[in-house]
Amino acid sequence: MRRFISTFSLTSKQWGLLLLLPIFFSMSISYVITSYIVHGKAREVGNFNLERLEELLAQSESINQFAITLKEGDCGKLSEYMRFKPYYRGVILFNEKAMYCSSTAGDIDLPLNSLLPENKLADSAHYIVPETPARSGVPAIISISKNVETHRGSIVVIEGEYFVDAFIQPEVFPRLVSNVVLGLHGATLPSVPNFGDGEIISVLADDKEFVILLELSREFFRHFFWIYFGVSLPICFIIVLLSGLLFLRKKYRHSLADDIRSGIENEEFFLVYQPVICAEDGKSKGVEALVRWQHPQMGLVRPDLFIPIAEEGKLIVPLTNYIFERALKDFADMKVEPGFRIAFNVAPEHFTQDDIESKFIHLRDSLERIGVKPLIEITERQLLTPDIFQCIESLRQLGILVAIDGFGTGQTTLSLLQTMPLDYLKIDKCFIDTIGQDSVTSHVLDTIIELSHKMNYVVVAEGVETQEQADYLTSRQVHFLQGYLFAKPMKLADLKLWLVEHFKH
Ligand SMILES: Nc1nc2c(ncn2[C@@H]2O[C@H](COP(=O)(O)O[C@H]3[C@@H](O)[C@H](n4cnc5c(=O)[nH]c(N)nc54)O[C@@H]3COP(=O)(O)O)[C@@H](O)[C@H]2O)c(=O)[nH]1
Repeated sequence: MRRFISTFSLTSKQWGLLLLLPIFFSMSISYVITSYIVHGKAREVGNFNLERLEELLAQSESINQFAITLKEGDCGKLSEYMRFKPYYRGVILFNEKAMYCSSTAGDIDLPLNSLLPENKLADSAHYIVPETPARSGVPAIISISKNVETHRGSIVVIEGEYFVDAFIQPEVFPRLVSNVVLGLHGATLPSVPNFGDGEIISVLADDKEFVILLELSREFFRHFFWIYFGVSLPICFIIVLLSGLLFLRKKYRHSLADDIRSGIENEEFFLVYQPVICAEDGKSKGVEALVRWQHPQMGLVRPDLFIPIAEEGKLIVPLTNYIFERALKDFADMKVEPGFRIAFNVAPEHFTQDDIESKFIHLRDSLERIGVKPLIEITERQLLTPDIFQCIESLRQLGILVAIDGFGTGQTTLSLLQTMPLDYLKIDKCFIDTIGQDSVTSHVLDTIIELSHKMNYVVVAEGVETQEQADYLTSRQVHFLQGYLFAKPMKLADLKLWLVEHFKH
């Protein structure tokens, strides 16, 4: 993870954006989800209550059916009939002259326009009226039925306020709806709606007659908004952070690839050399060339950071060619023991160049002039294909030594090793680290060494840090040792001094 994070550095603005974006997304998502849920719930409540109203109106129809059949002197029967009908304020009977019977007041004599303009009594319809003769100032829903032949009719009065007050809402806290208004033909119930500043949604009955207006409670919205915000924030935070980091990492890798390209042109790369020691006599028989990058802004950049980017960005070939040239320059005036070897790390991709043979002949001949033999360490991060095997074989025929580097960590299997044309096998540090431990991997080390001997490979152990490791490897006839126990990778000037010192003994 540290390595991942260290592959880019963010400005405080970018970090700020990475932290603010999840909050913004989470708030937007929570707002949309809460709105969706609150609206859905409010519609559910509205529809449910419209259905209740429809039922009341359907019952009104049957009350009207009963009432319309009563004779003018049967007012008492009407009171009896309406006794156990709780949602209804009462029923009024009328003829062409007046309203003459009320289920609550008995015989009455009220003008026909006591509830509505007279002509409206001609319709069989529903209305909201601001008051009734029985309860002045208290609105009601009325349902009219009239026999056009006899001119007699009945009006069922439904308790309007009771209906709205008993408006059923889900058992939630806080309440979903802070205000409810029933509307019909321009009249409302209550007569003067008392809406606050909450959002109002309308739910229309299926027959488009009644409409219910619901004012959503702000508390309910806030309550669920903060719940969704609490849940979505960590998720948004993780998603935005990861995608932001991946985006920036990609951008960074792109710009780093550009920097590698210009770094090669500006000769920002240089080599350090780590001696390789012969296990038998303790003498240095060569060095491994390891690239370093002095980036103009970032300072010294580690190869395990930029090599994979160079490999991804198809820059490893020009970089390796640059390294060869750089080593030739470094060693041009060096005096070394005959047969001294310089090992280079070469990615399999390098062998895809058209003029690969002439490039290696040039390297071989230039080094041979100063008594040095090149050794190519093939890094096995990528799969070694049969084509690459072919190239390895051609290299060996040119007299160039070939090693497989970091054996056991990449894609090369033990069985593949049996068919591979090789001179050296370099055992990875992770196997050397197991020396002295009774682990499964420590047995793998012995197997690799045994197999290498059988295949007549020269065995090199890398990452040797302790005398115990060196002794163990020497006892197992490992030919060459490389590691901090002997020397760390060093700049050319230090190597020159080290070699002088080393060969004195
Ligand atoms: N294609 C190329 N790859 C290259 C080149 N130069 C380096 N590399 C690859 O980068 C990786 C890291 O390399 P580096 O940081 O240089 O580390 C090397 C040694 O310093 C380190 N080492 C050697 N001895 C010890 C030790 O005793 N302890 C310890 N902790 N580290 C040690 O090991 C690295 C050598 O690795 P290898 O090449 O596998 O022998 C690394 O994968 C390099 O291959 C390049 O020019 N081209």
